[in-house]
Amino acid sequence: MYAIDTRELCLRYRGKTALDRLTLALPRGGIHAIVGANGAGKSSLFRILLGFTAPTSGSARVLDCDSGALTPALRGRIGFVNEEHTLPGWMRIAELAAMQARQYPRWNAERYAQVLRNFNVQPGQKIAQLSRGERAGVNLALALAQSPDLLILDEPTLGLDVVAKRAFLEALLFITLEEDATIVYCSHQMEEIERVADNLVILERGALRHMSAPGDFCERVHLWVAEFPFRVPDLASLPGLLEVRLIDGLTHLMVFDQNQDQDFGSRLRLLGARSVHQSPVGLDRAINGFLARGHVANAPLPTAA
Ligand SMILES: Nc1ncnc2c1ncn2[C@@H]1O[C@H](COP(=O)(O)OP(=O)(O)OP(=O)(O)O)[C@@H](O)[C@H]1O
Repeated sequence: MYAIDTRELCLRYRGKTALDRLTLALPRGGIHAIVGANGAGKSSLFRILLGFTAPTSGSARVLDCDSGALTPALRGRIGFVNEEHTLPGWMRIAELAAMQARQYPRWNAERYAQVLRNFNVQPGQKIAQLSRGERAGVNLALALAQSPDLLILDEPTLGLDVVAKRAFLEALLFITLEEDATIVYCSHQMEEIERVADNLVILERGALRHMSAPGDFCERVHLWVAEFPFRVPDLASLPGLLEVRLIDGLTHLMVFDQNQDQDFGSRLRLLGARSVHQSPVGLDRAINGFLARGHVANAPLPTAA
């Protein structure tokens, strides 16, 4: 059984395509990171999965149920945290917990307290008195204590400072959830993705561009540094090219799937490079390079299924 299973999912808003035949199957368990440039369709996907929006066509199943037919019981098994962290300001933290405990049959009070220990908050404090980072922490504690089968975190650390971000991630990483609980984590912060993700999903213009373990993705992206003694030739037609930068007279080329042998280096030499060398790329640079490629007008995306 999949936590999330979409087939040919389309969402169009008055002529604008947010999701374009998205087929995405996320197995149960682990942390799946969804990344994509602004407008890639991440929030649209979550709106459909949570049953807030109906797809234009195609299907979306969540925990083996059509997302348009989620019962209150199933909804209770899905946790959702986004960047807004809206909570009733007049309520005290302890009152909020008591209210949630009545609503969620699998409420885990011990876990709620454990997550809150990462944040400097007192049970008697009113929500309105909390900082943004503390509210994010309370929101995370509420979602985790609900013992969700599926927890969707949509940019949960947006607008938080470094300290609050770290507290949030550590609270998430050090908590033990039920076996098979699935977390979907969406963020533009690549260093967060690097820390949390078991599985990396890249969306581009509403479609799936890549899915693999983050390390496997990284191994397919390489940086070639070439020295062209005369003019830098036209490099646009090189296979798998993601990004070209000129730094201190050297040409840095980030490429996808050109690491197997020295073919790419030979091509660079044929184009006039005096020296070439290759080095690995960190996950954040690799993802950013991959996403930037998709934004070159009309450029074909590298195939990376
Ligand atoms: N209510 C709406 N009406 C019209 N177009 C919309 C609406 N909501 C989203 N869109 C469009 O759908 C596309 C996908 O938007 P979505 O918010 O899902 O992207 P996203 O990946 O979550 O972006 P971000 O990273 O910026 O939050 C965008 O092109 C956006 O302009």
